[in-house]
Amino acid sequence: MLESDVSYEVTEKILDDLKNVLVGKKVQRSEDLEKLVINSLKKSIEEILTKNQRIDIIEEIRRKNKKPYVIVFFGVNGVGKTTTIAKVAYMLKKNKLSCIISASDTFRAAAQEQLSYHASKLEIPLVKGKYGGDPAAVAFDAINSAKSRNIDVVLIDTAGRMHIDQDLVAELKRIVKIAKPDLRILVLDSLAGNDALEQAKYFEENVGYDAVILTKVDADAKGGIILSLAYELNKPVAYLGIGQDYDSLIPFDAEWFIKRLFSS
Ligand SMILES: Nc1nc2c(ncn2[C@@H]2O[C@H](COP(=O)(O)OP(=O)(O)OP(=O)(O)O)[C@@H](O)[C@H]2O)c(=O)[nH]1
Repeated sequence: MLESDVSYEVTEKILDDLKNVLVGKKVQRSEDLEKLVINSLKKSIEEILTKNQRIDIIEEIRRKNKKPYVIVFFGVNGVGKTTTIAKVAYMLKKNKLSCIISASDTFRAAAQEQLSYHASKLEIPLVKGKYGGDPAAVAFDAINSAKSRNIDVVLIDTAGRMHIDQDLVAELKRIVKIAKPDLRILVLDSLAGNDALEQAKYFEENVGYDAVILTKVDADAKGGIILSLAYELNKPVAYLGIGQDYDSLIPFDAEWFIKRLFSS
């Protein structure tokens, strides 16, 4: 488990559960013991994963019925925020919800170009900011534009923050204060291992978020971070990024995850 990036705390909890199941049990054959152990492990993991409510973005938008519904995405550099926003925009479009993207990453010039590329490919409007400009002002403009054009959802991209960068974190807080998002999504890279858990703790203490999207799960990571997020931070993983295409964003599914965790 530790090799699959499951944190020490979670591993300990799962082993405690296992001890409780095994103590005092008489088992006839070794296969029975193996089955007992695996079933106990699976049950503990399932309990951890189902503790938090699932978040389905489409359902949330329809349930809240507020126009525009505002979603802000943040995370450290290179975790896949921009790509994830394009995937979410695609998912919204497929579900007949219109959206506009706010390119509030005014820190990295290429980020605006990257979003322009996706926005034109997906035929979605984009509000750009000047390089070095005020990212909160860009978000504000995008929200106003959505209001005047009757657009359902605003997706706000933000500059990648090294979580130790206080200036960028203060700027992110300002974006959140001004945009008043309905949903705050932290994007984490599954390849970052336990570093991702540190990022998750830092963003929770400094900004706060409602759900996580975990990217690059198609690379070899087992995604043990999902358990740590659920157990230590009470945060649901809403979606997994499993590739670079627009349709490679899948809702998180506990059963799928357990199968993957036990697949080697
Ligand atoms: N294999 C794989 N690659 C991904 C996934 N999501 C994103 N990527 C890749 O990860 C790299 C970084 O993605 P970006 O979307 O640019 O990341 P970002 O967080 O916006 O980066 P910054 O703006 O620099 O903070 C790109 O090469 C993406 O194609 C995924 O789910 N699977």
